[in-house]
Amino acid sequence: MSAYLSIENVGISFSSDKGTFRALDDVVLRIAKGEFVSVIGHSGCGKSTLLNIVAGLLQATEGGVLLEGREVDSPGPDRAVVFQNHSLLPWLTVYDNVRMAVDKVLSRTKSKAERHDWVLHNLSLVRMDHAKDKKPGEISGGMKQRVGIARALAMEPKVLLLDEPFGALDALTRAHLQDSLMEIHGRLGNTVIMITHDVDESVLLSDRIVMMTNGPAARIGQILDIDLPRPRSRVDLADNPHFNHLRAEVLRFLHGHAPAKAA
Ligand SMILES: Nc1ncnc2c1ncn2[C@@H]1O[C@H](COP(=O)(O)OP(=O)(O)OP(=O)(O)O)[C@@H](O)[C@H]1O
Repeated sequence: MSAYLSIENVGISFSSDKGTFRALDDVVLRIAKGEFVSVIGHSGCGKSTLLNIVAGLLQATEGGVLLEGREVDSPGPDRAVVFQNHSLLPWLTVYDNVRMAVDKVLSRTKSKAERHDWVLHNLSLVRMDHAKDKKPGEISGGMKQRVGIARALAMEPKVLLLDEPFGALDALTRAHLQDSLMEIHGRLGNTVIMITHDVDESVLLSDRIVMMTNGPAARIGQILDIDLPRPRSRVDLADNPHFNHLRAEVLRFLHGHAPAKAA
């Protein structure tokens, strides 16, 4: 069976006046439909670079990415990206931020009334329908991130690409959004690649954790299967020995690949 999303022997080098920097080398990853994959690794190892190649925002120097057998060579609505720093348009309301994306992607397949309902539905998925008329400047960071996720989900992407989506949030908001994302993934079965620095987050949410070696020329060092049954509860998992074993595996990998200066 061929993979839904294949990252095939991806390497990338950046050229500058100081020379060539080899960021990624021979990255191979095949992801099934509906799978939730996290990518973890030390700062600067190339996680965002990898996500940007899948998003079509960067071109691999070697190898490539296939989605349902078709090569990805530019950004497209089949791959929605949510960045750490929400990218809402400040002059539009919450509703209009989502509506704009929906109009762009779904105007051929949904009527005006259907698009309206669809925006409200997606805002309710992240529990933001009550704030639909607010501007980004009037809501908290966590709420903005929710709207960013609603906007991505509303585009019905084949793949959701999350680049440290909760990185800038306080611990409680973060936990809350992780639970929402887990519930949405459980309900909709999205295919997700999420970059994170948070070991607990990666174990809680993922089907597999991809652990990257340090750059230059970073590669996949190890892939860990997270075979914890779903639905998962953070409270129940807190003293689950298998959860703690998986968590320790990731910590061991990261410790074993500590950047030279920090070791
Ligand atoms: N356009 C570019 N030109 C030159 N070097 C780049 C470019 N983009 C990224 N790099 C380098 O490639 C490496 C990987 O960067 P990347 O942002 O992908 O790392 P990361 O793992 O996402 O880091 P972090 O966890 O800190 O966000 C870094 O050494 C970075 O300096």
